[in-house]
Amino acid sequence: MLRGFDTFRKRITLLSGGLLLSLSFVLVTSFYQLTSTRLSNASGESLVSLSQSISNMLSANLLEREREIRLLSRRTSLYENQDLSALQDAIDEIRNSYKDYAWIGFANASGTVIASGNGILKGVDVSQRPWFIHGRSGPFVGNVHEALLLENLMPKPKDGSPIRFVDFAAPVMGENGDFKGVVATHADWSWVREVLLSSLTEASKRKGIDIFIIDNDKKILYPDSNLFSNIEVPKPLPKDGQFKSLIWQDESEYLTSLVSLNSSESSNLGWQIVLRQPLSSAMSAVKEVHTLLLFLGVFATLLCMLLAYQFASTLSRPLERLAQTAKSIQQGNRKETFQDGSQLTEIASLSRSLEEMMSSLLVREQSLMQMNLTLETKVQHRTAELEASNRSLKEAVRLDPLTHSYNRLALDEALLDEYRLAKELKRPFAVIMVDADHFKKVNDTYGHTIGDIVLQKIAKLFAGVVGIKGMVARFGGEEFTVLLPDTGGPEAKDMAEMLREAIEKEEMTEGLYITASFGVALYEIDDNHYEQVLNRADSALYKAKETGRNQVVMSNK
Ligand SMILES: Nc1nc2c(ncn2[C@@H]2O[C@H](COP(=O)(O)OP(=O)(O)OP(=O)(O)O)[C@@H](O)[C@H]2O)c(=O)[nH]1
Repeated sequence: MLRGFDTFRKRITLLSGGLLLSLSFVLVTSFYQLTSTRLSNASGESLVSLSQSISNMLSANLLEREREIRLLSRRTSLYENQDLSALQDAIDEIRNSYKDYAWIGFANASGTVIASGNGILKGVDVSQRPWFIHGRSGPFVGNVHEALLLENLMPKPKDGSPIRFVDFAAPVMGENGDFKGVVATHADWSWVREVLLSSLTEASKRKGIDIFIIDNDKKILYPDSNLFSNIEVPKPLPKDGQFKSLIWQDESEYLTSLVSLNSSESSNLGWQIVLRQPLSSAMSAVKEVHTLLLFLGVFATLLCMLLAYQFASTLSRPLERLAQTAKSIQQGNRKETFQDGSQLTEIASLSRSLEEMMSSLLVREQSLMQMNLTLETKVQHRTAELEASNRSLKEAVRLDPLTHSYNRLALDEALLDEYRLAKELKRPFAVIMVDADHFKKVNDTYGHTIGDIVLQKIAKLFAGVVGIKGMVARFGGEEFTVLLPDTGGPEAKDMAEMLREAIEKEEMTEGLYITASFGVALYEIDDNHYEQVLNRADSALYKAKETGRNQVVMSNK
C-alpha cells in the first residue's frame, strides 16, 4: 500500500499532508455549509425587507393618488359653475403637477365627460367604463388595464408595450347629497416602473435583483415589456413576508421573496411584490471565501509537508549515519565509531548500545582469532607428529625386528622399483642370495640365542660392506638378499666375494666362525618379473650349496 514510501521522511510527510488536507477539507466544507446557510438566510431576509420597502413605497404612492382624487371630488365648489372653468383649471393644475396622469376628467351623472385635461374625451360617454360604474358608489382604484378609449389619443410607449392605466375615481356629490358625477384619473402604468426603479439601490442592481408585481391570479403585471412577456412565476411561491429558494423557468435557482401590497379598503388590488435574486450571486461572496480558504488550506498543507519532511529528516539522518557506520565496520573499518553526538535521547541511547555491542563483538573476535591461531599451531604440531610416527611406522613395518635389516616387504618394494627402472632406463641390477652354511648346527651347538646373535652380526657385517651401493634384506630364516642397483655381473660377483670373505673372517662369538654360500643373478632384458631374477639367484645359491658351500656361484641364466 505504501510502496515507494519506504522512508521515515516520505511517510511522515505523506501522513501530515494527508491529515492536514483532510482537516482543511472538513473545516472548509463545514465553514462553507454554515456560511452559505447564514448568507442565504441573510440575503433572503434582505430581499424580504427590500420587498417590504417597495411595497410601502408603492402603496404610499397609490394612497396619494387616491387621496388626490378624493380631495378633488370633495371640492364641491369646482362643480357649481355651469362652465366648469374652475374644475378645468384644477384639473390642469393637477395634471401639470403630476406628469404620470395620462388623463384626468369629470363625467356627469349620466356618464358623459364634461371636463378633462387638454379636453381629451370631452363629450364621450364613459358610463360603461368600470371606473365610472364603481366610482359612482365610492372611491375606486381600478386594476391595471390596457387603454381603450385613449388608445389612439396617447403617444405609444417606445418599447412597444401597450398603453396601460390604473384608474382612480371618486363620486362627486352636491351639497344636498345629490350625485353629480364621477371625477377620475388614469395614471400611466409607467409610474410603477419609476417607483420601483427609484426603490432599487445601485447595490441591489449589481446583485441582479429582479422585481415583479403579480395580481391575485399570479399573473405578472410588472414588468410588462416584451422582455418579460413569457415569464411565469414558479409555484408555490413563498408565503407573505417570507422567502425561499426556487427554480424559475430558466432552470436557474433564485432566492425568491414575496410581500403583499398594503392598500386601503377601496384599493384592495391584491398585488404582490415578488423579488428574485440569482442564488449564485447571493452566494458569490461565500464562494470567493471558500476558494480562498481552499487555497489557504492547500498552501498550509504544502507548508506543513515541507516542515514535516524537515522534521523527519532530523530523525532519520542520525539513523542513516548509524547504518553507514555499521556498513563501514562490516567492510573492515574497525576505527569507525557509533558515537553520533545526537541530542535526541533515543538516538544517543541507540548509539551507545551499538558502540557497546561493537566493542564486545570486537573483543570476542580477537579471542576467537587467538583461539584459532592456537588451534592451527596445535594441528600443525600434531600433523607433524603424526607424519613422523607414520614414517617410523612405515620404516618399522619394513625392518626385520631381529637384525634391523630390511625385511621381505621392503625387499619386494625395492625390487619392483628397480625392475621398473631397469625396464624404463635399460639399467642393470644384480641380486645376491646368501644362506649361512650349516646354521642348524650352530643352533644345535650354541643354542638359539647365539644363533640369533650370529644372524645379527651377519646383518651388521653386510650393511657395513654394501654401504650405499645397495640394500641388505633378511630374506627369511638364516637367508639374506643383497640388491645392487645399476650393477653389472663383475661388480656383483666382487661384492659377493667381499661378503663371503667378511663372514669367513669374522669371529661370530668366542671361537665360532661360520661360512655362507652365495648365488648371484643379473637382471635380463627379457625378464618380465623381478622374481625371475630372485629365482635365478636362488638357483645359483643352490648350486653353491651343492658344490661345496662357502663359495660364490654366478647364475648363467
Ligand atoms: N637361532 C636361530 N635359528 C634359526 C632362525 N631361523 C632359522 N634358524 C635355523 O636355521 C636352521 C636351518 O637349517 P637347515 O635348513 O637344515 O640348513 P643348514 O643347517 O644351515 O644346512 P645347509 O643350509 O644345508 O648348509 C634351522 O635349524 C633353523 O631352526 C632364527 O631366527 N634363529
